Amino acid sequence: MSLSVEKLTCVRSDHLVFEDVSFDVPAGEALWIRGQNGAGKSSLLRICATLLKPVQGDLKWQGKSCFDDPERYLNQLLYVGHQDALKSALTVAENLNFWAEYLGEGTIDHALSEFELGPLRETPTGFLSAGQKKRVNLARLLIVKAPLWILDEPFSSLDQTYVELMKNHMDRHLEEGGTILYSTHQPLSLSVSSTLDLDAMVSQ
Ligand SMILES: Nc1ncnc2c1ncn2[C@@H]1O[C@H](COP(=O)(O)OP(=O)(O)OP(=O)(O)O)[C@@H](O)[C@H]1O
Repeated sequence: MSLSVEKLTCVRSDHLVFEDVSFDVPAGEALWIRGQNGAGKSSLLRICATLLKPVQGDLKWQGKSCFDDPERYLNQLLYVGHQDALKSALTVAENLNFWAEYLGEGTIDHALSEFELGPLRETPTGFLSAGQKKRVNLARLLIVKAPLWILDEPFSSLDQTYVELMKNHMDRHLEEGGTILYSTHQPLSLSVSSTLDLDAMVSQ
């Protein structure tokens, strides 16, 4: 369950964001993508989720190009970005049930309980605070059970208790053989994590 990135180059609106970025993330390991504002962390994560095309380079899952068979690859990942994947008029339970039926397995009860969302289960997500919305978005990870987690600032809006809780879920995912790519401005240590510093690859 390994992800390999080979010589990726990203251009946005004629601006070279980074070039020749390569890395491997084996099963059971995480890669922390760090860098200053505008370094290209979100762009790199969006490329890895096939939401953005690189101008050059390849992305391989289990040794095969993700661009050759995108459907196979997309079944293996869940991307949690800055924007909510929630319908604001639907309740927390209705939103999570959608994900359970669309891509998940089993019920939503475990995810609700792990992210302490039980008391909010019948609340429309439009009424939630930023941190509560974030917890609903992250709870999808426990419902979909994809081996590859792509997380753009998973700790933003969370208070320290939930930062710890999320970190524990990430560590557990790695122990179970999962793979994680994540960005954060908050220094923290996962059990098995290496670092890619995009500042070294930014075009000034
Ligand atoms: N939709 C877009 N169209 C054009 N340029 C964009 C777009 N989104 C981002 N960019 C540019 O691409 C560069 C990298 O942006 P990106 O969001 O990937 O950085 P980042 O490292 O995630 O930043 P931050 O830490 O602020 O979240 C920036 O110069 C930004 O202005």
